[in-house]
Amino acid sequence: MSRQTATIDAHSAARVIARVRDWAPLVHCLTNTVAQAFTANVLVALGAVPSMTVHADEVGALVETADSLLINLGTLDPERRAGTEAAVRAAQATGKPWVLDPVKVDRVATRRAFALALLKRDPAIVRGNSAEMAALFPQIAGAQGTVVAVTGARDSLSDGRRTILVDNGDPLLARMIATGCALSALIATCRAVEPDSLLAAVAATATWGIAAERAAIGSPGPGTFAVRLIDEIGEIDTATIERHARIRNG
Ligand SMILES: Nc1ncnc2c1ncn2[C@@H]1O[C@H](COP(=O)(O)OP(=O)(O)O)[C@@H](O)[C@H]1O
Ligand SMILES: Cc1ncsc1CCOP(=O)(O)O
Ligand SMILES: [Mg+2]
Repeated sequence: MSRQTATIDAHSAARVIARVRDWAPLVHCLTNTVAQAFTANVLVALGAVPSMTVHADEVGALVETADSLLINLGTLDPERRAGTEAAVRAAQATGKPWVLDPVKVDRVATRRAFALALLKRDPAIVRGNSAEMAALFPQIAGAQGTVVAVTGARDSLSDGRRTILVDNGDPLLARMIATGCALSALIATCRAVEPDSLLAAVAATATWGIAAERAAIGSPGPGTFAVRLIDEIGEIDTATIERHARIRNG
């Protein structure tokens, strides 16, 4: 069970991002082939140190020396399945927090079964869009200590006791690929420096949404937006987060 702070607001979210910049956490991302490079660039821009290896022979050592782990089920090939087993085993053995992104489990029955089995291994946070999270609902509802983050035009996050709504973002986020994958990696990054899983997830979600709002200004389309989004993540500071985060109790 994660430690819980009293307040989740723009100020506490901004403090989490400040800590990421100060600590430069090591975040291992076992993610899909589509999202890998974009995800790594977003994490570096914020100040984290990503590693992206998927092979089962190496991933355990990387997780053991990392501060947190992301498991993303997009492009779930045999190598990634084996890598996931090794990575989650290493995270559990060394007490490292890990985050699950159940990409497209609503579309592939075998992937859904794999995700349901992973949910029994105590992820700190699971984040997905509404269709993905609905496909996992029976198990998520009973998962003790796992924060559930459902994203879309509005984002809803809960630890079963507290529910938080985040209203930042821009529709351009839905017009390019891997914005959800990168957000899940940012959540893993924030969880590396913040033991309250709900606060970590809220801080990452609000920061991503604010960066998107700023990147969208003057962007002619999703291509320019994608590049500007990385720039905005690189520049975002605590004052900006405190001023622009729209975080409220649900
Ligand atoms: N219509 C929208 N308006 C604003 N933000 C959005 C919209 N749709 C998605 N987002 C944002 O895009 C990011 C990815 O969310 P989502 O599309 O739910 O995930 P995925 O890419 O995994 O399907 C989140 O930060 C979410 O808040
Ligand atoms: C298109 C696609 N296919 C397998 S993984 C992937 C990327 C999904 O990215 P996101 O869920 O962030 O849109
Ligand atoms: Mg996704």
